[in-house]
Amino acid sequence: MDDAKPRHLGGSLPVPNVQDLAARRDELTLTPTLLDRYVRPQPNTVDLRPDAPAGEEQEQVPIVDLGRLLDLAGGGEEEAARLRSACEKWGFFQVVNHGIPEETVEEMKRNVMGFFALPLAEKAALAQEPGEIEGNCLANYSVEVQRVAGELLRAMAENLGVRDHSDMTRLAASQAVRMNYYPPCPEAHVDRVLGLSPHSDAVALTLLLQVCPVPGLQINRNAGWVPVMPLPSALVVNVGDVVEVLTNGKYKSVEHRAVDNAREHRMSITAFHSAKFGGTYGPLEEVVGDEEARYRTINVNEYTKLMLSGKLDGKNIIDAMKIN
Ligand SMILES: O=C(O)CCC(=O)C(=O)O
Ligand SMILES: [Fe+2]
Repeated sequence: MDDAKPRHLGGSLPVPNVQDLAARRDELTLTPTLLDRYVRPQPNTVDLRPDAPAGEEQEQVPIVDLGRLLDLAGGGEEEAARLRSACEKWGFFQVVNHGIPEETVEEMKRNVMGFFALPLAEKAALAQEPGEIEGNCLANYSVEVQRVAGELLRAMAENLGVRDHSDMTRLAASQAVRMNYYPPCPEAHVDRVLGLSPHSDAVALTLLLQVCPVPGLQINRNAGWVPVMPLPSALVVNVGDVVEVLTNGKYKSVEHRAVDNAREHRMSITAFHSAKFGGTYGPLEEVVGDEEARYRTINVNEYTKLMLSGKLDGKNIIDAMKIN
């Protein structure tokens, strides 16, 4: 199998550095052309759960305890049911007791905060050397997160009745890590600015660390937006488009977005997991069973091209994968 990364797959478009723009806003003339890219015509929906009966509390994203999930003798089954329900009904959950040493998480947070505090030129110089945030810190963190992704995919395989667990665990074979920085957004604009537009993740499984206690991540649910409250060392996990395809839509890849805060900046670290090049993505026979396959089967290289050629726009990739 040819699992080398093919060339000419595509990449990201260069855009102005938003952190720099925000820092220099007093000296810049914020012309409509400059703002147009960021300010939307409609205010961000603040109605978080339009269908909630009066007085009912906001629903919270489910929490899965990984230690318990892996403990077959003590509570594993109950936790597996929680995981199944989170994947089927939410597409999102927070994973706690994941076994990543606290010091690894805290060091990663410190380094990311330190990185974004650097002057623009120094950041640009560092960013050209992937994996080089303060020695082994990123390497330690990414290995641990990849392990957690693999363990969750194995538990999902078990839940789905997929006998060969590697049909699912191979979806954590490759990993890309991205650091997100959201500067504070002036009060006058904050209702019309999004840190990240609504999108679903085109990869298989995303594990995200909210670096700051400032909320910002919201998920689309029942036609409203539910905030994902930062828990100090939890990882936010979401089912990506690829898992939706493999499970023939049983597990949904849910749209989410990031809103800005008027006073505080916010940072997050996203680890995206996918299969290696060379294989295919398509609904798993054991999951499809007697139903019809609702998604196409495509090789990973073609899929990656599709992913990199689209912009962040709702669920455009998954729509392209659907069989009508
Ligand atoms: O920063 C966040 O909370 C969301 C990040 C995200 O959705 C992404 O990087 O795909
Ligand atoms: Fe995302």
